[in-house]
Amino acid sequence: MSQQGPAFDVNAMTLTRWVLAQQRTVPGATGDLTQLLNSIQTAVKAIQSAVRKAGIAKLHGISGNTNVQGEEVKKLDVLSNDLFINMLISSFTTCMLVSEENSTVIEVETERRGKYVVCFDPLDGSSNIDCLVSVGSIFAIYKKTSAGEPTESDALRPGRELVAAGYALYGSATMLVLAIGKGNGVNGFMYDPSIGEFILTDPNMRIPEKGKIYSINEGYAAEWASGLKKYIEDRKNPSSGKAYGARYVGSMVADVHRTIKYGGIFMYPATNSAPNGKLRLLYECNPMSFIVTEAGGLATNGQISILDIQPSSIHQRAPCYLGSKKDIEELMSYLQ
Ligand SMILES: O=P(O)(O)OC[C@H]1O[C@](O)(COP(=O)(O)O)[C@@H](O)[C@@H]1O
Ligand SMILES: [Mg+2]
Ligand SMILES: [Mg+2]
Repeated sequence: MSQQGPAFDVNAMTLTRWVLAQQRTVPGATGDLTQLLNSIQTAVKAIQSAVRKAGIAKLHGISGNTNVQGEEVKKLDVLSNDLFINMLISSFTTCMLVSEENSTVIEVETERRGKYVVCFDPLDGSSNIDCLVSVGSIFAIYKKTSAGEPTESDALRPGRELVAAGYALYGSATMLVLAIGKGNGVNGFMYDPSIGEFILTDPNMRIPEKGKIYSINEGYAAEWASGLKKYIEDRKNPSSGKAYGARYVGSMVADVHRTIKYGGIFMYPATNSAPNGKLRLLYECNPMSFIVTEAGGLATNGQISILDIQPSSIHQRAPCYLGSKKDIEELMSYLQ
């Protein structure tokens, strides 16, 4: 019997290899984006490892608390944020960061500056951690185009200007989904813990043109606009055909990933008491809308494409409806 353990296909398309191959197709590319994506990959690997151990850490009373040695143990969202910031700064490719966890922008010191601006949600769906439901990380990458010192306005850009966007889903497996540039599609890489590498498992991901699932927190239905109420009512009681299924994880990354894989529609709408909904434009709505659009779907705030919104503040919120092209078009006919 072989003593070598599980075989590794030497030609497997790892994420590192794939990103490098993409870089080689761009004449004059410096390798900075490759470096930046590698640093995010490292952060994601470290976060997935921490997420997988969180339950056991809790058993021993060491999550977000003090461990058996009496040392402070960071909560997962704090740890994830620290990992993202540290990896991004030490990649020497970024000049400004926007994190859900930091009230102001993070300016990278001059010596370690590069040309990219990264907006991120280091741990999305964090309220789901304690019950072991999927969580994720989301990131959006812009190239600084203005001259001079980086300022907040370098991050206040419409999603259309994104250079790349991606998310990591810490689900029953860990998956990293990436869209680089416009018209280049979306690719998914699954983490193989036995070799510590992401492998291309979902090349050229395409969202079905129409789905059979709607995803929304129906607990707030009383606060919805009448058009949205009617839209959901009609999905449950269609004049012809089968009713839609309802699915809502409550972690945006998981809900959007399912929507891309199976088709359908994900919504975090405006409500009477929250006219801009809940989700954040810069590091939740924009990157997810960029990816869904690159996969052939659509994303809207109910009026215009999410990707056309001109942001005015780094933590601003936007109503968010995204998914299969035909489902979004149908929804729009109810919202007009
Ligand atoms: O509980 P609600 O109101 O349905 O909100 C769920 C939404 O909130 C979020 O958890 C917000 O993300 P954070 O955990 O990063 O704050 C989304 O992932 C999810 O779509
Ligand atoms: Mg979030
Ligand atoms: Mg978060």
